[in-house]
Amino acid sequence: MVKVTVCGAAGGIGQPLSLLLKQSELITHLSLFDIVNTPGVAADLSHINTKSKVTGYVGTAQLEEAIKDSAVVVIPAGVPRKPGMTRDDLFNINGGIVRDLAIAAAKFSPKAFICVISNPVNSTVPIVTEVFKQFGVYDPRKIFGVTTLDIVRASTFVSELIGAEASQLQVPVVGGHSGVTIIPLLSQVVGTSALSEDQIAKVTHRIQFGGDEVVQAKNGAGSATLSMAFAGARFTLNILEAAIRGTSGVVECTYVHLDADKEGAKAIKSVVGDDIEYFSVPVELGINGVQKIKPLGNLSEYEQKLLSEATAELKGNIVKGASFITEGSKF
Ligand SMILES: NC(=O)c1ccc[n+]([C@@H]2O[C@H](COP(=O)([O-])OP(=O)(O)OC[C@H]3O[C@@H](n4cnc5c(N)ncnc54)[C@H](O)[C@@H]3O)[C@@H](O)[C@H]2O)c1
Ligand SMILES: O=C(O)C[C@H](O)C(=O)O
Repeated sequence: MVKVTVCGAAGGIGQPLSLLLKQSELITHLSLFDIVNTPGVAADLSHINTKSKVTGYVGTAQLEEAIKDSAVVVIPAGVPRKPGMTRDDLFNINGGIVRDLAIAAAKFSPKAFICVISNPVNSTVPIVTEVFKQFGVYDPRKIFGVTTLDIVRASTFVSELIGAEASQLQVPVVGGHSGVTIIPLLSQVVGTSALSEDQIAKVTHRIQFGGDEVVQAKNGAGSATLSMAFAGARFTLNILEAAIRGTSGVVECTYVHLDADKEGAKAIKSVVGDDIEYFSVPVELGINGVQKIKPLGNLSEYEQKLLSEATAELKGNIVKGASFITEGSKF
């Protein structure tokens, strides 16, 4: 049985993400959890003639049944931004939501891969880590911040500039998932050497603040949902591809605790500093999640500057998330 649970499944991301996951032959049970509307979403999706059984659960009383024995728990639950807000402004409300879902996952699905979409990702991932530590079930190879949308955006925006096929263009994006903590490594992309410094700076800024573009265009009706569902499905299916089907060489940039591969992390820390605990890095996925953290590769002078601008904010976000648990509730 391969059960995938989506927490926040009735939401703007949750519904299209569940639709995309329903198309996968790798999933046998799609479990949809939310505090509202999941019976309807589940009934609707269950009529699609693909492999997985679909079940819907609504409200905290049904969370155990929803989440137990999952291979993957995907978390797009929580509140999205409105114009003028930062992702960090969502911390108080989303931090509590992610904490409670992490507690349920630690109790009822301690071996699951946890894919965190809820913002602020830089802080919500440390929240999940600290909850799993308190329950004695922590495995850093299995907890991921989903930063795939940054990579998807980078491929789209850069391909528009250099005339490449967007779906084929791999652009590594490392660091975190908010503004200046998002670091696209454009110097590693074939075809970008023809771009001027100004073009590089402008497209870098567009990738870093791509989320704001959508928030402003939606004008109070939320943030990216459809592109995030696409990115979240790609990431979830890549995890399953490596873990269930045993496909080797699946690489994604994702935000992880660097303890997930201490050996691989040495090369990362030599570039970003010893005191950074979490970073979005190129990860080779395997049957246990993170198999190998790959090096960042060569950084241009401009990318070094972006890195130094990112680290202070990222460290603050990490401490804020971790201490929400370590200095807050004990379970
Ligand atoms: N990682 C990324 O790249 C990325 C991209 C886009 C959005 N996001 C984040 O994803 C989150 C969700 O965005 P959205 O647009 O889908 O929001 P939304 O409001 O449309 O949907 C969120 C859903 O979560 C549900 N929910 C609230 N509390 C819950 C709980 N305790 N348990 C289960 N479900 C709960 C709500 O009922 C709702 O259905 C936001 O925090 C947003 O910032 C992250
Ligand atoms: O911008 C947001 O708040 C949502 C998401 O993190 C995004 O990058 O689109």
